[in-house]
Amino acid sequence: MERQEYTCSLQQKGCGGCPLLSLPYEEQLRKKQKAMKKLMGNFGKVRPVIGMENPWHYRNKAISTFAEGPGRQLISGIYARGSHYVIPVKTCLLHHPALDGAVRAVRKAARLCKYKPYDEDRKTGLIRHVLVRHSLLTDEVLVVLITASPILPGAKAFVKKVRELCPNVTTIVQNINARSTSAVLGFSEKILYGKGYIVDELCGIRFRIAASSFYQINPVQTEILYRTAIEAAGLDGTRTVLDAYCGVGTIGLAAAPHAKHVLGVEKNGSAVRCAIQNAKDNGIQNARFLNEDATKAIQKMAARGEKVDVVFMDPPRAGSTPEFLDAVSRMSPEKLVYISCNPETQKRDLEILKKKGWGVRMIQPVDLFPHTEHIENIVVLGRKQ
Ligand SMILES: C[S@@+](CC[C@H](N)C(=O)[O-])C[C@H]1O[C@@H](n2cnc3c(N)ncnc32)[C@H](O)[C@@H]1O
Repeated sequence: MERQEYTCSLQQKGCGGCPLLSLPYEEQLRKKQKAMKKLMGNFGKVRPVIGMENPWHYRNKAISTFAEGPGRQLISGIYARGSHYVIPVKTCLLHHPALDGAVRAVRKAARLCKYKPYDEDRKTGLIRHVLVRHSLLTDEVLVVLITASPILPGAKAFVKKVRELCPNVTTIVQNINARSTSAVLGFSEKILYGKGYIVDELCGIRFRIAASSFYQINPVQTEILYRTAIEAAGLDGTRTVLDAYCGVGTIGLAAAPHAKHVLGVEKNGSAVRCAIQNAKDNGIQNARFLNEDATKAIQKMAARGEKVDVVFMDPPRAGSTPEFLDAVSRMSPEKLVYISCNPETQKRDLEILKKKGWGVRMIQPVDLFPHTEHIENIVVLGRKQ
């Protein structure tokens, strides 16, 4: 049920996280529908956006940045729009409450350990951000403490305190990011406690989620997204599937029970290792994963004359590449299911595909990001007769 509350004190302090918050949710959906029709209408009918039944506290991931507050006390929160000023955040209307509880525990433990916040301008201090991820399946939380240098004094006491204050934190990872960058995570990490990952479930398949692996932030709507995309692919157990830009294998593994064989391609090595493990954990034997750039991998497949029946592609916000789109067209699958979190770049890629003889069969937006301007979109393409 929708809650009759359209204001947030954080927004008044400069948080830019929910630009649509002042609109009732039904109106947000109408606005997104109109924008999608304007953007995609030339390709065909845009189906009604699939909205969320309860569009609050849907996020399974949060990032909180450390700073010095009044009285030089350690605080954490979100950067105000366009600045390095940190607005303290205690609770957020989008976060699952378990995330706010875990961040609160980390903040308290960090204060007790006398950790200094990293200062972006002066390049002093130790702790930069905390990233937390929650599993709806198990209620477990993964904590990732991002530090500017590898030495974390009193790490054992820190872990003990966080666990004491928030027992559903089942694993704690230290990620080291010494670079001058807006990217949150650095390249090296140490597990301070637990297994280094949590387990969640989507479409009946269990997934390991580690610190750096891509995992959709709205699990309720992601199930709807994947089920809609897989159903639209019309898999009947005899088709071979390519899952390009596969992350930890979510779409491919959810499709595997309906396919003859699945090949996932992903350039992030740790996500591929998770995907392989996810297949094993779920007893899925008809899926394999390749750690390679998607464009290079598909170009090689096309050059070898390999064929697949259905291609799922779910590239990052920048979209795919002309070379990928050319190679996928040469492979001539029956169906191409293009999932995107950035319909603008998706549209650019659809124009290319159209010139290569593809026709749009379905356009289905799914609202994965209530109260924001963002939307996820599924486009199903087939070869023109
Ligand atoms: C939008 S995510 C989709 C992941 C997955 N399909 C899901 O739903 O969880 C995009 C994925 O593409 C990967 N990626 C980015 N550029 C890539 C490239 N050039 N080749 C292969 N994978 C890439 C990212 O690491 C990320 O896992």
